Amino acid sequence: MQSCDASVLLETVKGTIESEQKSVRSFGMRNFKYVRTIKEALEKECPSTVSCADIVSLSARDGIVMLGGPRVEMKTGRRDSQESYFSDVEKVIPNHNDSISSVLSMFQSVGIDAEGTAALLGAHSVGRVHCTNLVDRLYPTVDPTLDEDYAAYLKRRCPTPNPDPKKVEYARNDRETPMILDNMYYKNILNHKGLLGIDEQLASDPRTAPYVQKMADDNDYFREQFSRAVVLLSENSPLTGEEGEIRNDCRYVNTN
Ligand code: HEM
Ligand SMILES: [Ca+2]
Repeated sequence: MQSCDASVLLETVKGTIESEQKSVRSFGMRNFKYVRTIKEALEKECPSTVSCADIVSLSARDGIVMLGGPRVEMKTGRRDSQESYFSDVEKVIPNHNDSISSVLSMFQSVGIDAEGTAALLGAHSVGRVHCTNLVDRLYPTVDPTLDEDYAAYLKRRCPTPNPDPKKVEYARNDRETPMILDNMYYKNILNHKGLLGIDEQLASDPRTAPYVQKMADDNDYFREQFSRAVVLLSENSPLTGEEGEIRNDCRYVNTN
């Protein structure tokens, strides 16, 4: 299966590339302009050497540190795809209302076990979810697994059942420490204050609940497991050696 190869950065080119960014699963991804800034600086310093896939991976590494998460040691040397995999995105990227079973098997297929999957979802300790991804837990009736006060808060954030996906209407993943990548997520979901169905299921499913409890109790254990799983994710079947290419511009495959 294709993986960390920067295919998501490719823009639509009539007849050859249908951008993965146009998939509904890419909803919420933004600020690709920073990849461009980084790539331009690298090309000036050291042309045709650092792949867009390595830029994405190392940006994730540095983003984790900037949010107070662990420092994850990552390899480099990934190369860039020469195609987009638009139709695979919906097959392999979990949807907001997928079941825990399907999410566990998707991660299993790239070598990440239940413990690693539980740790990766701790990323929902930062950031936000747009109302369009939340309303099916609030309307027409409130998901009974949601904490009552929390549901009332979410309804205030998302007052209508049919929000305009383009509107900036959202709720924070973690109201306690919204900008810190910590184990607060696990404390929240144990209190039934997870935003997505998958967050609630992670806390209640017997295959993942023991890890959730342990991560809620022990931030160091969470950080160790999160690091381990991010490495697995970042090393999942990359293009190496002569495979793929080093793109000149992350938005387009090379023309020569
Ligand atoms: C396992 C299944 C997962 C599902 C179904 C899922 C789903 C979602 C959804 C629907 C959003 C909200 C997007 C929006 O409305 O703007 C979101 C946000 C987010 N997810 Fe996940 N996610 C999953 C796993 C992960 C993993 C493994 C990571 C990272 C290791 C991650 C990191 C994030 C972050 C950081 C945000 C906040 C983004 C922002 O603030 O714009 N998620 N996720
Ligand atoms: Ca947090």
